[in-house]
This record gives sequence, C-alpha cells and structure tokens, in this order.
Amino acid sequence: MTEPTGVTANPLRAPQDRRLPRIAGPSGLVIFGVTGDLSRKKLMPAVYDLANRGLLPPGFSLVGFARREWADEDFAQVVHDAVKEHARTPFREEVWQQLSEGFRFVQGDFDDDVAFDRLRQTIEALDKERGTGGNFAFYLSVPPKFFPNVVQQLQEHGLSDSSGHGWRRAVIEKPFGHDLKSAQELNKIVHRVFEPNEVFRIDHYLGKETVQNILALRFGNTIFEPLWNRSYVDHVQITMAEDIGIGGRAGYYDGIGAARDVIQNHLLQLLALTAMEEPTSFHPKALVGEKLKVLNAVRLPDDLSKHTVRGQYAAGWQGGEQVPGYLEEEGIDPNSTTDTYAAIKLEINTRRWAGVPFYLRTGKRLGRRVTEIAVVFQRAPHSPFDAYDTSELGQNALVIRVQPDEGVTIRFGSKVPGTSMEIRDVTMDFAYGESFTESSPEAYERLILDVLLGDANLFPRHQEVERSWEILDPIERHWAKNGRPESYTSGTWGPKAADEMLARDGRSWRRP
Ligand SMILES: NC(=O)C1=CN([C@@H]2O[C@H](COP(=O)(O)OP(=O)(O)OC[C@H]3O[C@@H](n4cnc5c(N)ncnc54)[C@H](OP(=O)(O)O)[C@@H]3O)[C@@H](O)[C@H]2O)C=CC1
Ligand SMILES: O=C1O[C@H](COP(=O)(O)O)[C@@H](O)[C@H](O)[C@H]1O
Repeated sequence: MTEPTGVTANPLRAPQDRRLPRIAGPSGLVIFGVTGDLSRKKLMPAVYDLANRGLLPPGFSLVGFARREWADEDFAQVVHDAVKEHARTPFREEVWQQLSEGFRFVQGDFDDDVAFDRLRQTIEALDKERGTGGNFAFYLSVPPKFFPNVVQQLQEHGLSDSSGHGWRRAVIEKPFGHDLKSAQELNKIVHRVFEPNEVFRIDHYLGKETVQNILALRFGNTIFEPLWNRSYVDHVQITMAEDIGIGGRAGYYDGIGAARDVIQNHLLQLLALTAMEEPTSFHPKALVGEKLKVLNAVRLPDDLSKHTVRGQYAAGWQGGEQVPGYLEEEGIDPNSTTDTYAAIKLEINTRRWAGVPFYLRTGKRLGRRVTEIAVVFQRAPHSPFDAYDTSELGQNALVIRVQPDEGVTIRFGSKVPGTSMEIRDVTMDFAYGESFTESSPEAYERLILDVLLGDANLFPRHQEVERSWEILDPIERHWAKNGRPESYTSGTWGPKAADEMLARDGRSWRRP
C-alpha cells in the first residue's frame, strides 16, 4: 500500500505556475462533530472563507452530522453564526446564499445505523441535485475515541466506497490514537476502509504559513544554516502557550491532556521541521523521509522525573476575570489527573544536534497565547569587554513567531549609545503584516482545500504519527505512575517544577 503522493487532481494547477488559484472540483464535505468547538470556530468559517475566495465549485455541499434535533435551516443558522463570529473574510450575502443552498443536516449518534443510511441517501441526493459527482470528504472532528467507530460505520453503510463514481476521502483529526498501540490499530482500521491516498491525518500546524516558512527560512537562505547546529546553538525552546482553559471541551480533553493533545503532534512536528536535514526536494517522500530521520534520532533523557513536568491549572485571574481551576470546569472528574501543562526535554542523537537540548512546553491558562520556536545561541567563546558592560547582554536568539504576532525576531547585542562600550540586547524584526500585502489563509482553509484537491503534502504520514507516540508513550507511563500533576495558578507561566527543570540545566524559559 502506498501513502498519498501529493498529486493534485486540479488541472488548473499547472506545475509551471503555482501561483494560480487552486480551485476544488465538484465535491462535498461531511463534518462529524459539527456542534463541537473545532467545527464552530475553524471548520465552518474556513469553508465560508474558501467560498468567499472563489475556491469552491458552484455545487459545493456541506453536510453536518450531529445528535441535535435540527432541520437543515437550523444547521444553516449555526453555520451562519459561526461564520459571522469567526470567518476571516468579510460577510458577503451573495456568497452566503449560494453556499447555504448546499447545506444539509443529518441527525444521529455514531451508533445509529439508520442515521448513516440517511447520510448515504443525503449525499446520493446531493450528487443528483448539485452535481457533487460522488466526491465526498468525511471530516472526523470528534473525540478520538470515536474515530474507529465512525470509520467502520462509513464502510458498513456503503459511504466509504464510491463504486467508481467519484472519490471518498477520510479526514482524521488529531490525536491519531492515544498511544502507539492504539494508533497502529486505528491505522489498520482506517486502511481496511480507505485507500492510503484517501486518508488525510490532520495536523493543522502544518497548514500555518509561519510553520511552512520554517523551511523557507532554513533552506531558502544562506545566513542561518551555517549556525544551525551544535557548534553554535546552545538549546532550542518550543513553546505553545494558550491563555484559554478547556472551555466546553471536557468530553474530549479529560483523560487526553496537554501532551497527547499537542506535544505528540504539533510540537513534535515543529521540532522535526526545525531540526531536520535539508530534503532533496519538497516532494512529500523526501520531506517525510527527513522528518522521520530526525524523529527517529530523538532520545529521551534517562531520568524522566528530572526532565519532564506536568501541571494542572488552578483557579486564578486572567484578563481581569476570575477563572475556575481545571477540576472545577464543567464535565471534569473532580479527581482528574489530566495534565493541562506539559514540559519535556528531548535530545537528538545526530552529528548536527548531539548535546543540544530541545525543550518543549505547552499549557492552557498560561500568561498569554503564543507559539514560538526560539533557537538560542551559545555565548561568544571569549569576551574582550568588561563584565559590567555586558551584564545586560543575553544570548543571541532567533525566534520564529508562529502566532499570534507572526514573524521572526533576531536578538543580538548592540552598543548602548553614549556609553564607552556597554552592550545591551536589541532585536531585529520581520513581521508578516509589514512585509507582505498578501494575507495568510487560516490553516484549516488551506488544509480543507488540499483535501478536496487530493493534495496530501501538508498531512503527516502514519510513520511520523507512530514515531511521535513512541517518543511520548514512556513519558505518559512515567507520569501515570508518579502521582498528580503539579498545580499552577491560572494566568501564570506554569508549575514551579518547570522552572526548576530548566534551572538544573543552568537555563531559564523565555517569557514571550
Ligand atoms: N477545538 C480545537 O481547537 C481543536 C480540536 N482539534 C481536534 O478536533 C476534534 C474535536 O475536538 P473539539 O471540537 O474540540 O471537541 P468537542 O468536544 O468540542 O466536540 C466534539 C463533537 O463530537 C460530537 N460527539 C461526541 N460524541 C458523539 C456521539 N456519540 N455521537 C455523535 N456526536 C458525538 C459532539 O456532539 P454533541 O454536541 O452532541 O456532544 C461534538 O460535536 C478532536 O480530535 C480534537 O483533537 C484539533 C485542533 C484544534
Ligand atoms: O490542536 C489543538 O490546537 C488548539 C490551538 O490551536 P491554535 O492554532 O490556536 O494554536 C488547542 O486549543 C487545542 O486544545 C488542540 O486540540
């Protein structure tokens, strides 16, 4: 069985002009979990934004599947509200009218055979009424424990097989499984039902412009790569901090936790892109091959109690408001040991990175929302300056600001004007908003369009997913045996133990 090759089905995308807009052919999208957080905040707005940019075909259809007793009009109202609140592009009545004609709603539970039969009838009817050509993508935006169930239902009700009339694709959210074994089992189930090139495992970080730019920054320039190794780099910090709590996502989050939610996928993908060798091309095989090599070289520290930390947020103040602790959130088991914060140290056993620690951290209800990759350089091997003059000089750093203030910062020392030779840290900044007139599409816009086009370049392969679980599993097992996560006050930067973890290495976390 072969994995997707990234071949695009769209004849408009001539290889010699990749700037041409890529427009999806006749197709429809079925979203499972349409009442959920992801669907409301990201997926439905992304569909509208694609339509608004003219990238969806005229008969495009959107089918919502959920437990609520809704009619098509109720569903349309929900999409309307989500679009008004979260879409990136302005609301245009004519676009909305055309798009909403293709909205259908199917009510049901994942165990409900009748509902899946209704879903089949619905998409057959859409083929006739709107010319979707039998081309449907099924987006599983549901808690991961339901992935196998939904995939099997799709098979049993004849939805996964178009019988030669169009294509059927499965889009599977993350985390893909909850450990290596379950990921392998899920993979088998999914591949029994869908051809490998029709499976799209989503990691929406790969759809972000700033993440794709890591490759441009590293391999499209000459000034960074010579320094990008153990001879110059002291350590790398990858931070994904959120100020929000778990909101209404108890059903998904409790029992999963921060490390499975984002380290296993987003942060290890960021690590792979930051640390990998240059691929011979951007063909998915070459790119995945390099990412895999570096993931395979990742080593855990021997003593996990010293080099990993997990935490859970307690009540506190954020943005001037009092917020509840994790255990007080609606739907959370009051004895839950789920981590809402995780920090880990990893090493990469390659000639390029031997001895350079990669520190990864993530958390909910932290000081502010920020995702960044900070490559922190060693101090100069010799300083001809007075110790006093350099007392405020830190380590040079290159910071890739993934979000929200997208760009790149370089921090270095500069002489303070008017002093004899005092040196202080200054920064040089690249900000997307200042350098480009083109706006960045939302990650989900890009990824949904890629699914409809059959372009799998930005989707992780199962080998990457499985290797990432191999890295995380021993840490999760260690935590499961070692008591409760450490509590931290909402609005702070995480548990004390995380600061101590870096202090033991003579380092400290950045305060972005
Ligand atoms: N939220 C986010 O920011 C992100 C989420 N994701 C991923 O997206 C997926 C969904 O997450 P999220 O939207 O946050 O989760 P939510 O808990 O907000 O939503 C879950 C959805 O699944 C539905 N559902 C649950 N059980 C059943 C069932 N038995 N039958 C039918 N429907 C059911 C819920 O319906 P009902 O309303 O009826 O309960 C709801 O629509 C997860 O895999 C997550 O990792 C990925 C990136 C970001
Ligand atoms: O995958 C997830 O990501 C979101 C954060 O996404 P971002 O693009 O805003 O950084 C996170 O809130 C959620 O818990 C997780 O499932």
